[in-house]
Amino acid sequence: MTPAPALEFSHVGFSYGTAPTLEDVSLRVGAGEFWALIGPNGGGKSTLLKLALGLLVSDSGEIRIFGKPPAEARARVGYVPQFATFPRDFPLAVEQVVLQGRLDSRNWWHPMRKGDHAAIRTALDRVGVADLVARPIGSLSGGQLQRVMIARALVADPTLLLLDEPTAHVDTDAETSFFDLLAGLRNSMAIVMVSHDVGLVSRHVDHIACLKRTLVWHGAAPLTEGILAQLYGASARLVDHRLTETS
Ligand SMILES: Nc1ncnc2c1ncn2[C@@H]1O[C@H](COP(=O)(O)OP(=O)(O)OP(=O)(O)O)[C@@H](O)[C@H]1O
Repeated sequence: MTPAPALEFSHVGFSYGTAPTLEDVSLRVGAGEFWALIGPNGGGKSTLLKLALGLLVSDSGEIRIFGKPPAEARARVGYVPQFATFPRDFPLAVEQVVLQGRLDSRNWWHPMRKGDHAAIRTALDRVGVADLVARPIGSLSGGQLQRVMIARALVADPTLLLLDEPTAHVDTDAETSFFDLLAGLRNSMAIVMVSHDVGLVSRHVDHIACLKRTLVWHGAAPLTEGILAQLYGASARLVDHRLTETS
């Protein structure tokens, strides 16, 4: 029997109010595939991830994660949110932040249980920052924090990893090692990553989906400038590895 896709949207529609945010979105992400989800601000990328996580419920169409509705598949999905930041004096250590990925119904301040320490250590090891385990979360650099947030998503052993703009606040070197990290993970899970850096993701992912309320295009990377113009308007072009607007 063919295995169920990691993520499948079939003719999905969603609206926060009266105007549609997503319309007739159909997408199929196979197990072990690495996808980037790109599109203009407000195009619906974060909304699509929230639907996949079961945090929002679609108005029409069907969403399946490994063949199940999102609410039933939650344990198989790891999520790295957009813009994770902590004040310098935030009173949690890295270990406690990663623990949140295992809590589900347990609250933030629940004491560690058997197996938690080992699982946290393994997740931090996978992303190369095991030495940070006892550090206050607010003392980390942007790149270190990004890895810790991925460890938090990995600690429950997901088979689908969703990331919302994970490279927004890191420098070019950190971006490169970040993609090396994801390349190492993709043997064991499907990855869908929201990004605004079209050139960068084009070089690293194997599929791209372009979202602007509906799916304007999806297919194998890299993207052509014609598709970019359709997505962002005629003024969009690729320069170096960044998408820029020309005036
Ligand atoms: N909770 C909400 N209530 C009402 N409208 C919302 C809500 N969240 C998002 N929207 C609207 O839905 C649309 C899609 O937003 P979404 O955050 O999914 O876009 P995005 O593609 O992730 O944008 P960006 O690239 O700017 O992060 C936008 O018009 C946004 O203002």
